[in-house]
Amino acid sequence: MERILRFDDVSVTRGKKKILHHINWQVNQGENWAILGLNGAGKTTMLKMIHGDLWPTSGNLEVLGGVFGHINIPELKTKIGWVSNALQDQLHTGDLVDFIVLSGKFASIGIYQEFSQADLDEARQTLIDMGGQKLLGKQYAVLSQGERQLVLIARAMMAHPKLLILDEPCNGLDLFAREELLKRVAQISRMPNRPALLLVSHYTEELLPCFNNVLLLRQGQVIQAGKREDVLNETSLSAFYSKPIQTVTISGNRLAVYPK
Ligand SMILES: Nc1ncnc2c1ncn2[C@@H]1O[C@H](COP(=O)(O)OP(=O)(O)OP(=O)(O)O)[C@@H](O)[C@H]1O
Repeated sequence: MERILRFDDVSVTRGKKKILHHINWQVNQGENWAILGLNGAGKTTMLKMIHGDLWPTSGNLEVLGGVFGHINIPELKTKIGWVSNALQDQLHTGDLVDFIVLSGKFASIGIYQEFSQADLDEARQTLIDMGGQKLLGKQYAVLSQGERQLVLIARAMMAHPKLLILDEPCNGLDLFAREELLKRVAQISRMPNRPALLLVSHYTEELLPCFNNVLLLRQGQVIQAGKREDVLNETSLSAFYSKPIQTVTISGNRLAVYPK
Protein backbone atom coordinates (compact mmCIF):
# COMPACT_ATOMS: atom_id res chain seq x y z
CA MET A 1 0.00 0.00 0.00
CA GLU A 2 1.57 3.26 -1.11
CA ARG A 3 1.48 6.08 1.41
CA ILE A 4 0.42 9.50 0.17
CA LEU A 5 1.30 11.45 3.28
CA ARG A 6 2.08 11.09 6.95
CA PHE A 7 2.03 13.59 9.79
CA ASP A 8 4.13 12.28 12.64
CA ASP A 9 3.59 14.39 15.78
CA VAL A 10 3.53 17.59 13.73
CA SER A 11 3.07 20.92 15.49
CA VAL A 12 3.12 24.45 14.08
CA THR A 13 3.73 27.53 16.19
CA ARG A 14 3.82 31.14 14.99
CA GLY A 15 5.03 33.59 17.61
CA LYS A 16 3.13 32.62 20.76
CA LYS A 17 0.30 30.98 18.82
CA LYS A 18 0.17 27.20 18.61
CA ILE A 19 -1.69 26.67 15.36
CA LEU A 20 -1.43 22.86 15.14
CA HIS A 21 -0.81 20.51 18.07
CA HIS A 22 0.82 17.11 17.71
CA ILE A 23 -0.94 16.01 14.55
CA ASN A 24 -0.70 12.30 13.72
CA TRP A 25 -2.39 11.37 10.48
CA GLN A 26 -1.77 9.14 7.51
CA VAL A 27 -3.30 9.05 4.03
CA ASN A 28 -2.86 5.93 1.93
CA GLN A 29 -3.43 5.37 -1.74
CA GLY A 30 -7.08 4.60 -2.45
CA GLU A 31 -8.24 6.97 0.27
CA ASN A 32 -9.87 10.35 -0.31
CA TRP A 33 -10.04 12.56 2.75
CA ALA A 34 -12.22 15.49 3.73
CA ILE A 35 -11.17 17.82 6.55
CA LEU A 36 -13.91 19.55 8.53
CA GLY A 37 -13.33 22.27 11.10
CA LEU A 38 -14.67 25.63 12.18
CA ASN A 39 -12.96 28.88 11.17
CA GLY A 40 -9.44 29.10 12.53
CA ALA A 41 -9.15 25.36 13.25
CA GLY A 42 -5.91 25.12 11.27
CA LYS A 43 -7.15 23.47 8.05
CA THR A 44 -5.43 25.84 5.63
CA THR A 45 -2.24 25.59 7.66
CA MET A 46 -2.30 21.81 7.21
CA LEU A 47 -2.85 22.13 3.47
CA LYS A 48 -0.08 24.71 3.10
CA MET A 49 2.31 22.34 4.81
CA ILE A 50 1.39 19.44 2.55
CA HIS A 51 1.96 21.73 -0.44
CA GLY A 52 5.40 22.69 0.86
CA ASP A 53 4.50 26.32 1.55
CA LEU A 54 5.05 26.01 5.30
CA TRP A 55 7.17 23.76 7.48
CA PRO A 56 6.38 22.05 10.75
CA THR A 57 7.82 23.68 13.86
CA SER A 58 8.31 20.18 15.24
CA GLY A 59 7.57 16.62 14.18
CA ASN A 60 8.04 14.92 10.82
CA LEU A 61 6.06 15.32 7.66
CA GLU A 62 6.25 12.98 4.70
CA VAL A 63 4.46 13.77 1.44
CA LEU A 64 4.49 11.49 -1.63
CA GLY A 65 7.39 9.49 -0.28
CA GLY A 66 9.61 12.46 0.56
CA VAL A 67 10.41 13.59 4.08
CA PHE A 68 10.49 17.34 4.67
CA GLY A 69 14.07 18.41 5.12
CA HIS A 70 15.18 15.96 2.44
CA ILE A 71 12.90 16.77 -0.49
CA ASN A 72 13.02 19.21 -3.33
CA ILE A 73 9.95 21.37 -2.71
CA PRO A 74 9.53 22.77 -6.27
CA GLU A 75 9.62 19.19 -7.55
CA LEU A 76 7.05 18.12 -4.95
CA LYS A 77 4.73 20.92 -6.07
CA THR A 78 4.65 19.54 -9.62
CA LYS A 79 3.09 16.33 -8.25
CA ILE A 80 0.35 18.06 -6.27
CA GLY A 81 -2.73 19.66 -7.79
CA TRP A 82 -3.76 22.76 -5.87
CA VAL A 83 -7.17 24.44 -6.05
CA SER A 84 -7.91 27.31 -3.70
CA ASN A 85 -9.24 30.83 -3.63
CA ALA A 86 -5.80 32.00 -2.53
CA LEU A 87 -4.44 30.70 -5.84
CA GLN A 88 -7.12 32.59 -7.76
CA ASP A 89 -5.80 35.81 -6.25
CA GLN A 90 -2.27 35.07 -7.51
CA LEU A 91 -3.09 34.23 -11.13
CA HIS A 92 -2.53 36.69 -13.96
CA THR A 93 -6.18 37.33 -14.63
CA GLY A 94 -5.51 38.92 -18.02
CA ASP A 95 -4.22 35.58 -19.35
CA LEU A 96 -6.30 33.35 -21.57
CA VAL A 97 -7.87 30.39 -19.84
CA ASP A 98 -5.97 27.99 -22.15
CA PHE A 99 -2.64 29.24 -20.77
CA ILE A 100 -3.80 29.27 -17.17
CA VAL A 101 -4.64 25.57 -17.54
CA LEU A 102 -1.30 24.93 -19.27
CA SER A 103 0.61 26.60 -16.42
CA GLY A 104 -0.45 23.69 -14.20
CA LYS A 105 1.99 21.48 -16.07
CA PHE A 106 4.84 23.58 -14.69
CA ALA A 107 3.29 24.39 -11.27
CA SER A 108 3.93 28.03 -12.12
CA ILE A 109 1.92 31.22 -12.09
CA GLY A 110 2.17 32.30 -15.72
CA ILE A 111 4.27 30.45 -18.28
CA TYR A 112 8.00 30.99 -18.47
CA GLN A 113 8.94 27.58 -19.87
CA GLU A 114 8.98 26.42 -23.44
CA PHE A 115 5.94 24.42 -24.36
CA SER A 116 4.84 22.50 -27.43
CA GLN A 117 1.62 22.55 -29.42
CA ALA A 118 0.95 19.11 -27.90
CA ASP A 119 1.16 20.64 -24.40
CA LEU A 120 -1.33 23.33 -25.37
CA ASP A 121 -3.63 20.78 -26.98
CA GLU A 122 -3.48 18.70 -23.81
CA ALA A 123 -4.40 21.75 -21.71
CA ARG A 124 -7.39 22.47 -23.95
CA GLN A 125 -8.51 18.83 -23.88
CA THR A 126 -8.18 18.74 -20.10
CA LEU A 127 -10.48 21.75 -19.81
CA ILE A 128 -12.94 20.17 -22.25
CA ASP A 129 -12.89 16.98 -20.15
CA MET A 130 -13.80 19.08 -17.11
CA GLY A 131 -16.81 20.49 -18.98
CA GLY A 132 -15.14 23.79 -19.85
CA GLN A 133 -15.22 23.75 -23.66
CA LYS A 134 -17.04 27.07 -23.87
CA LEU A 135 -14.35 28.73 -21.76
CA LEU A 136 -11.54 28.11 -24.25
CA GLY A 137 -10.03 31.30 -25.63
CA LYS A 138 -11.62 33.50 -22.95
CA GLN A 139 -9.77 35.79 -20.62
CA TYR A 140 -9.72 34.41 -17.07
CA ALA A 141 -10.77 37.82 -15.72
CA VAL A 142 -14.21 37.66 -17.36
CA LEU A 143 -15.16 34.25 -15.95
CA SER A 144 -17.70 33.64 -13.20
CA GLN A 145 -16.54 32.15 -9.92
CA GLY A 146 -17.86 28.71 -10.89
CA GLU A 147 -16.08 28.86 -14.24
CA ARG A 148 -12.85 29.95 -12.55
CA GLN A 149 -12.96 26.98 -10.20
CA LEU A 150 -13.40 24.61 -13.14
CA VAL A 151 -10.36 26.18 -14.80
CA LEU A 152 -8.35 25.73 -11.60
CA ILE A 153 -9.32 22.07 -11.42
CA ALA A 154 -8.30 21.56 -15.06
CA ARG A 155 -5.05 23.42 -14.30
CA ALA A 156 -4.41 21.13 -11.33
CA MET A 157 -5.05 18.03 -13.45
CA MET A 158 -2.46 19.12 -16.04
CA ALA A 159 0.25 17.96 -13.65
CA HIS A 160 -1.21 14.43 -13.58
CA PRO A 161 -1.04 14.85 -9.81
CA LYS A 162 -0.79 12.05 -7.30
CA LEU A 163 -2.56 14.27 -4.81
CA LEU A 164 -5.27 16.84 -5.56
CA ILE A 165 -5.94 19.41 -2.84
CA LEU A 166 -9.30 21.19 -2.95
CA ASP A 167 -9.42 24.02 -0.41
CA GLU A 168 -13.06 25.07 -0.05
CA PRO A 169 -13.62 24.78 -3.81
CA CYS A 170 -17.35 25.50 -3.57
CA ASN A 171 -16.93 28.88 -1.86
CA GLY A 172 -18.95 31.53 -3.64
CA LEU A 173 -20.63 29.11 -6.03
CA ASP A 174 -24.37 29.16 -6.65
CA LEU A 175 -26.41 25.97 -6.19
CA PHE A 176 -25.99 24.83 -9.75
CA ALA A 177 -22.34 25.77 -10.17
CA ARG A 178 -21.63 23.86 -6.96
CA GLU A 179 -23.28 20.71 -8.27
CA GLU A 180 -21.41 21.06 -11.56
CA LEU A 181 -18.11 21.34 -9.71
CA LEU A 182 -18.90 18.38 -7.46
CA LYS A 183 -19.79 16.35 -10.54
CA ARG A 184 -16.28 17.01 -11.84
CA VAL A 185 -14.73 16.00 -8.53
CA ALA A 186 -16.68 12.73 -8.70
CA GLN A 187 -15.48 12.28 -12.29
CA ILE A 188 -11.86 12.68 -11.17
CA SER A 189 -12.41 10.16 -8.37
CA ARG A 190 -13.31 7.54 -10.98
CA MET A 191 -10.40 8.15 -13.36
CA PRO A 192 -8.00 5.23 -13.88
CA ASN A 193 -4.95 7.20 -12.71
CA ARG A 194 -6.87 9.23 -10.19
CA PRO A 195 -5.07 11.32 -7.63
CA ALA A 196 -5.78 10.96 -3.93
CA LEU A 197 -8.28 13.72 -3.09
CA LEU A 198 -8.01 16.02 -0.11
CA LEU A 199 -10.95 18.36 0.40
CA VAL A 200 -11.43 21.09 2.96
CA SER A 201 -15.02 22.22 3.37
CA HIS A 202 -17.35 23.71 5.94
CA TYR A 203 -20.36 21.84 4.58
CA THR A 204 -20.82 18.11 4.94
CA GLU A 205 -23.17 17.97 1.94
CA GLU A 206 -20.14 18.71 -0.24
CA LEU A 207 -18.52 15.49 0.96
CA LEU A 208 -19.40 13.19 -1.90
CA PRO A 209 -19.36 9.46 -1.13
CA CYS A 210 -15.94 9.22 -2.83
CA PHE A 211 -14.58 10.94 0.31
CA ASN A 212 -14.25 7.69 2.16
CA ASN A 213 -12.38 9.19 5.14
CA VAL A 214 -12.94 12.29 7.24
CA LEU A 215 -10.76 14.22 9.68
CA LEU A 216 -12.29 16.54 12.28
CA LEU A 217 -9.98 19.37 13.33
CA ARG A 218 -10.69 21.69 16.24
CA GLN A 219 -8.35 24.39 17.54
CA GLY A 220 -5.36 22.76 15.91
CA GLN A 221 -6.08 19.28 17.20
CA VAL A 222 -7.37 16.16 15.49
CA ILE A 223 -10.58 15.24 17.29
CA GLN A 224 -11.38 12.24 15.10
CA ALA A 225 -9.99 10.78 11.88
CA GLY A 226 -11.29 7.68 10.19
CA LYS A 227 -13.81 6.04 7.93
CA ARG A 228 -16.58 8.24 6.63
CA GLU A 229 -19.37 6.25 8.30
CA ASP A 230 -17.65 6.40 11.69
CA VAL A 231 -17.22 10.18 11.55
CA LEU A 232 -20.15 11.53 9.54
CA ASN A 233 -22.91 10.77 12.00
CA GLU A 234 -24.96 12.74 14.51
CA THR A 235 -23.11 11.46 17.56
CA SER A 236 -19.60 12.22 16.33
CA LEU A 237 -20.51 15.57 14.80
CA SER A 238 -22.51 16.76 17.84
CA ALA A 239 -19.53 15.99 20.04
CA PHE A 240 -17.18 17.68 17.58
CA TYR A 241 -19.16 20.89 17.28
CA SER A 242 -20.03 20.76 21.01
CA LYS A 243 -23.58 21.65 19.98
CA PRO A 244 -26.62 19.53 19.22
CA ILE A 245 -27.02 19.04 15.49
CA GLN A 246 -29.34 17.12 13.23
CA THR A 247 -28.30 15.27 10.12
CA VAL A 248 -30.31 14.71 6.96
CA THR A 249 -29.26 12.34 4.18
CA ILE A 250 -29.75 14.02 0.83
CA SER A 251 -29.68 12.62 -2.68
CA GLY A 252 -26.44 11.01 -3.79
CA ASN A 253 -25.83 9.59 -0.30
CA ARG A 254 -24.62 12.92 1.05
CA LEU A 255 -25.21 14.24 4.54
CA ALA A 256 -26.48 17.70 5.42
CA VAL A 257 -25.97 18.99 8.96
CA TYR A 258 -28.00 21.70 10.73
CA PRO A 259 -27.92 23.08 14.27
CA LYS A 260 -30.84 21.64 16.30
N1 LIG B 1 1.43 33.28 10.26
C1 LIG B 1 0.56 33.24 11.29
N2 LIG B 1 0.83 33.87 12.44
C2 LIG B 1 -0.03 33.83 13.48
N3 LIG B 1 -1.19 33.18 13.46
C3 LIG B 1 -1.52 32.54 12.33
C4 LIG B 1 -0.66 32.53 11.18
N4 LIG B 1 -1.27 31.79 10.22
C5 LIG B 1 -2.44 31.36 10.73
N5 LIG B 1 -2.61 31.81 12.00
C6 LIG B 1 -3.73 31.54 12.90
O1 LIG B 1 -3.85 30.13 13.01
C7 LIG B 1 -5.22 29.75 13.09
C8 LIG B 1 -5.52 28.72 12.02
O2 LIG B 1 -5.52 29.35 10.74
P1 LIG B 1 -5.97 28.58 9.42
O3 LIG B 1 -6.03 29.58 8.32
O4 LIG B 1 -5.12 27.41 9.23
O5 LIG B 1 -7.46 28.10 9.83
P2 LIG B 1 -8.63 27.49 8.94
O6 LIG B 1 -9.12 26.29 9.67
O7 LIG B 1 -8.16 27.28 7.55
O8 LIG B 1 -9.72 28.63 9.00
P3 LIG B 1 -10.85 29.07 7.92
O9 LIG B 1 -11.89 28.00 7.94
O10 LIG B 1 -11.36 30.35 8.50
O11 LIG B 1 -10.18 29.25 6.60
C9 LIG B 1 -6.03 31.03 12.99
O12 LIG B 1 -6.37 31.44 14.29
C10 LIG B 1 -5.07 32.02 12.36
O13 LIG B 1 -5.35 33.33 12.75
